[in-house]
Amino acid sequence: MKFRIFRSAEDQTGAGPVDPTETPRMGGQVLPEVTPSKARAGAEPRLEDATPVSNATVVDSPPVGPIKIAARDVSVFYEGKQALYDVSLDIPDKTVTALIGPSGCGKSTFLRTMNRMNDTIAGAKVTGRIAMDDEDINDRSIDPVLLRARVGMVFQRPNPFPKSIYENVAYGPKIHGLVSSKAEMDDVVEKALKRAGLWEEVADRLQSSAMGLSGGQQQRLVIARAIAVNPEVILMDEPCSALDPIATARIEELIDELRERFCIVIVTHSMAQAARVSQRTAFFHMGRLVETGDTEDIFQNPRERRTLDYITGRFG
Ligand SMILES: Nc1ncnc2c1ncn2[C@@H]1O[C@H](COP(=O)(O)OP(=O)(O)OP(=O)(O)O)[C@@H](O)[C@H]1O
Repeated sequence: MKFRIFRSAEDQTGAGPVDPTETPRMGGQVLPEVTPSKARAGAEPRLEDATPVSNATVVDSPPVGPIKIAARDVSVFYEGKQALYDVSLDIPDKTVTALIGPSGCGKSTFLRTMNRMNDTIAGAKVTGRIAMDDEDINDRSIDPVLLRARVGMVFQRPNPFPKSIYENVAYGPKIHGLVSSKAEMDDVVEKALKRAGLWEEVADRLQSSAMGLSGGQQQRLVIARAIAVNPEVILMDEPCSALDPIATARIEELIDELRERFCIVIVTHSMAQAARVSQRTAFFHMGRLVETGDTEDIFQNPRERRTLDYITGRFG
């Protein structure tokens, strides 16, 4: 029996659009139908076939190409309660890595370790090592404000400043002293809006309030704001969950374009979205990284039983 990942119960409630006629894509390519194991293609999936999960640190199926972020034995505690356990994960550059897993498994917590956003949560403690280009981001010499410009973040709900469209994009380059003239700023704003696929829609109203844009436009504006400071990494925490299917499709196209220039890590509840936009996938469960690998492999041939259960909608 064959089944498709985007039929999972996850997608009935998740952020991604569920279209029964939709064909899953990955990086513009059509994904074949999902089978629980290549070896068992055409046979009934048997959960007993999947390997049981050990509690050992997982760094498997290493990515090809340069690693942008290397996490080693990362644990996170909130008020002493452990939320993330010894996560080790290599995140390649110029690639979209999807973090998937059931609610509360630690996806957002792990995402926040990569730009030290957990530092802003009272009572949160991070242990282990996270290196970006071999540099420990938790080292005392690293300024978290500068780090967050290098590692931008896009949240679930679009959060533009209550200022003009122009000012939203110009804000970062201004506070980081990246431009020296008005003409240069105009150029930075235009380029960022173009890269975020928003320029055509707002070119004639740059001085209008960002709050007047639609939800999807606001999310692209927030992406433009992140891009304007020349980040190396863009973290996205369920960026489409507040958007309708058309706006979601637009953001997914944008993510596919942006990966040529940036390292992108996206948290998503939608299996279809993970399959469409990512090349690498990491599956988390109860604070642990269970399995990681190429997206196609994770969805077609998961090695761990819990991964299989999750991507086939047996739990979520
Ligand atoms: N600011 C916080 N203070 C205390 N506990 C937190 C905080 N943020 C997260 N947690 C706890 O850490 C665990 C992991 O939460 P996290 O939000 O990272 O999971 P998630 O997989 O992103 O969930 P969801 O998919 O529902 O967003 C949960 O038990 C959650 O309650």
